[in-house]
Amino acid sequence: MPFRVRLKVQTSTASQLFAQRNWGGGGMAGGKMRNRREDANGKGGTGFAGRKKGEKREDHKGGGGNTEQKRWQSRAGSYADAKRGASGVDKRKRKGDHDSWHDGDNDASFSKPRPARRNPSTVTRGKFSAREGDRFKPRSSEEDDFRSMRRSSSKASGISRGDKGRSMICMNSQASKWKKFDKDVRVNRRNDGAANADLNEHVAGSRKSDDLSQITEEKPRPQTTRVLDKTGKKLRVFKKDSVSDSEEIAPPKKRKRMKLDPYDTSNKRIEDSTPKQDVCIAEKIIPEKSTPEETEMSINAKFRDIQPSSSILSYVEDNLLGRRRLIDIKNAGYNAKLSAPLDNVPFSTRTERDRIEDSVFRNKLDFFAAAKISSSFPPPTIPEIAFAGVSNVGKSSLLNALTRQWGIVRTSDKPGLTQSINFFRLASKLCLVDLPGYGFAYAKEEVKESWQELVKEYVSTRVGLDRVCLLVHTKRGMKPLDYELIDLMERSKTPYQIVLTKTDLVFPIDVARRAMEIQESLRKNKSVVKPVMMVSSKTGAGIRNLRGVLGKLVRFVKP
Ligand SMILES: Nc1nc2c(ncn2[C@@H]2O[C@H](COP(=O)(O)OP(=O)(O)OP(=O)(O)O)[C@@H](O)[C@H]2O)c(=O)[nH]1
Ligand SMILES: [Mg+2]
Repeated sequence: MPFRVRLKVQTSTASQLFAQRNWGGGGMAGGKMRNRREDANGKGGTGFAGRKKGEKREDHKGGGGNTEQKRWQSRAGSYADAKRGASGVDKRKRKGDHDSWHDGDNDASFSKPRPARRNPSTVTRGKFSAREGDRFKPRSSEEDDFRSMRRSSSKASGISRGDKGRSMICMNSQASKWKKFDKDVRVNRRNDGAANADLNEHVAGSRKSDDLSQITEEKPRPQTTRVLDKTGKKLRVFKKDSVSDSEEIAPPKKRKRMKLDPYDTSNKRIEDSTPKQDVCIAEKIIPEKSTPEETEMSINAKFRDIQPSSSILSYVEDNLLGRRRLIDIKNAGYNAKLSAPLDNVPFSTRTERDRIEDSVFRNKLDFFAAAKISSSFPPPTIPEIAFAGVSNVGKSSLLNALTRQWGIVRTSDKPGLTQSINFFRLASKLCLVDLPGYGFAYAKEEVKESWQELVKEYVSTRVGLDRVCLLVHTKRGMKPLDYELIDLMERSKTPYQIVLTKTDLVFPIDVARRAMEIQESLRKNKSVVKPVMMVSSKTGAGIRNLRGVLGKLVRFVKP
């Protein structure tokens, strides 16, 4: 890309120079010139109006410039040739070009002979007459343009901040561009000595004002390209070339990178958990802000490090908990067409527990009370099992799944649907209580606070509350508000049991890990009922086991 830009600039600049000065052939292509040269073999030059100047220059050179002009012939003199030959040259020299940005005066990097010089199609050494040299005078003057441009840039402020109003950035980048080209020229000229330098000074001096006008006219396109290129990849260039350049160019904005934690199973971006501070603008990144990321990563890494016990692992496998393929469910003998297929018994295994379970949970679920204040609670006549947890964790859905009566309890994917304590009766044997969720919900703050206070009051003061099923999202784990409620229940000695929900959203191993993690974290708690239950209201996995556990409460009900 840089090569293309440069080549284009050179070509267009040279064309414009030719056109402006009415040199013979006007905007004649270099290839054309070269053909003429080769054909005429010294007779040419008729097409160039600037011949007199060329002769004058020849005088300065004193014949020593022949070789140099031949070089120009193979390089700047022939644009078609340059396009064809220099493509190889520049590709091979690209590294050198980059180096040249750092070491402006070091010709060592250009010590290798350029392929263009070795090009057999160019005129051989020693056969180049002074007259031929005249024909290529425009190239030499163009070279001088480059030189004068470079001097202009090195003198810098006078021009870049001059009356013409050119910005220094553009000027310098343009000048640097020419500098590259000029450097190539100087490689060829290295051995030609002071005579060439004098000549160049002379010609450049005579055309300096023209060059400046050229610069102004040529400004827009190449300069913009160069600046963009440099900001993207070559920022180092500015360090040495000019301080003011780097000052004026805005620092490159880094792209916002999406960082994935390799240990995270939730497919969640690390940035999601942190506020907008993480936008990766270089100077905005400060150590403090990377801390939450690291914490997040370490949490996930810790989670991956959990080794579930073999009993939990086998429980997860036996109950087909976790994300399962439909074919696995079918192969296990379940009818995948039914809702909550894993809640169906694939073959007849009626045990005593099953019978108790049926007698309670297969009854009709009846809604009989709703309370928004504690005084509205119905009198505790039958054992109660309450379902608590953060909003949207699946409390209402679990009630439906347990009773296999879809639609009795309203559910929604929008957190905050249940806003009152709802009481349901199962055949006058058991009362199931659907509690409002806590945490984020689509409701006014004061409303949320009021129902959360109500939940706290219910779990800590309700008489006849046999168990609180504290539902925890398997993917997200326990939240601080969960621990708050646990503390409260510990203090009030309310028995509670953890139920992992939505297990179908994570891999079986992660279901086991989550269960293990929670079991470990609550090891010292006294009111917790073991084990941690795992369910999916969607697939029905673990629902029968939960029925069995909760059904035990019914057994001890006195008639
Ligand atoms: N994949 C999956 N989605 C579930 C499961 N259980 C519930 N959901 C979905 O989760 C969403 C919330 O379910 P709800 O039962 O309304 O949750 P809630 O805890 O009662 O919510 P609030 O009443 O707002 O506190 C619904 O869209 C359900 O379809 C489950 O086991 N697996
Ligand atoms: Mg609900």
